This record gives sequence, structure tokens and C-alpha cells, in this order.
Amino acid sequence: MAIPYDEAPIREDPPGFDHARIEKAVREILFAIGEDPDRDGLRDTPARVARAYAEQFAGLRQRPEDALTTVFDADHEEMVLVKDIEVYSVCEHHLVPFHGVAHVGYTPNKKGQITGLSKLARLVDVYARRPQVQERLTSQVADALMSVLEPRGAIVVVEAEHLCMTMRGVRKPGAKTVTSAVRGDFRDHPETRAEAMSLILGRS
Ligand SMILES: Nc1nc2c(ncn2[C@@H]2O[C@H](COP(=O)(O)OP(=O)(O)OP(=O)(O)O)[C@@H](O)[C@H]2O)c(=O)[nH]1
Ligand SMILES: [Zn+2]
Repeated sequence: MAIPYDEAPIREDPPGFDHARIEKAVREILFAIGEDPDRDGLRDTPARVARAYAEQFAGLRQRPEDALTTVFDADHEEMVLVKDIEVYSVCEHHLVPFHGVAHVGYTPNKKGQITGLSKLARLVDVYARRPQVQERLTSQVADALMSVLEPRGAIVVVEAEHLCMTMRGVRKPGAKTVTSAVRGDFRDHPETRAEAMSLILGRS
């Protein structure tokens, strides 16, 4: 029986990436669609796909603490929000891309511990570079922020277009999926959440 996607185990420490196996599999796929993998244009494709997958799925071999490396004390306890972080991920149902933006915010803990702004974008990449569903990507980023940085709260909003909905299947170009995950302060205090959402949606 298939495991529902939200219960599927996420392997934090998977075995090494198997280039040779991907090359073999891609060659098989080319045969299976009726192509000739040995023709000029396709000869190097299995190796190219393996290299591309190594990059697209690099997050399977990374942990959130690899991204949130720099934590420093600052006298700042108010919200920090990085908007419009470009996200490229791969839908785990069809293995085609979904892409859009992530907005990631947190309220530092009482010690005023903050992280480097770029680290928030790196954290998004750790989870985006895996076979994903948007809901899980969104909550994983929020949960990782909470556990590594221990802020008073975290908010993550992802807006994305799924190519499996636009280039095939139901074919609805332009349809956007918006997901959010709120933790701590942002879940407990509607006014804190409202402030974050107005900054996120403000498009300023
Ligand atoms: N909730 C959620 N669904 C997703 C995501 N990415 C893709 N999907 C959906 O996953 C579903 C898979 O549905 P299936 O019926 O098993 O597959 P399918 O026959 O290819 O479905 P269609 O895309 O409708 O043609 C589709 O409705 C996709 O739109 C995601 O990130 N979150
Ligand atoms: Zn899909």
C-alpha cells in the first residue's frame, strides 16, 4: 500500500548518489519512449541527466544545520523576514519542476540570536532540492528553523506554479499554489501573523 506523502519518511542520511544507476535508467527510459539513445544528440544525455539530478536532489544529502551555520547574537528581538526567495523544486508525483518564491520569517529568541540572511535561502534549498510536495517543503522549512535557531516563532509562505498542472494533465497555466506554515508566535498571536502576512503580500 502506498504511504500517503505526508507520512513518507524523509531520509536525512541517504546513501551516496548513484550516477551509474541513473545513467542506466535514463538509457532505459529513452528506449522505452521509442528513442535511440545511441543517436548523436542523445548519446551523452544519460550522463547529463545524472549530473543534473545530482544538483537537483543535492538536498537529500544535506541537513538543515548545514545551512543554518552562522548564528550570532544581535540586540534584535523583532521579526526578521526574507521575501521572494526563488525556489526550484521537483514534484515527487511526476518528477517535473515546480517553481516560485518562498517568504521566510522568524522572531528571534530572548537572547536575540539571529542567523545570516542568506542562510534562510540556503535552508529553503536544502528542502527544495528533494522530490517534494509543496506542503511538506513549507512545513519542513518552518520546523527546521524552529529546531535549529530556536526562535520565538517562524512563518514560511511558498507560492509556486507546478509544471505538472500547466504543461500536462489539467493544463492550467498561471495557476498558483500558496502554502503557509506558522509556528510559535505566528501561530499563537494573530496580530504577529497579520503583520508578517501584510509584509509578505505587500509586494513592496
Ligand atoms: N497537494 C499537492 N499535490 C500535488 C503537488 N504536486 C503535484 N500534486 C498533485 O498530485 C496529484 C497526483 O494525482 P494522480 O491522480 O495520482 O496523478 P495524475 O493522474 O497524473 O493526475 P493529474 O495531474 O490530475 O493528471 C495531482 O493532482 C497533482 O496536481 C503538491 O506539491 N502538493
Ligand atoms: Zn506533479
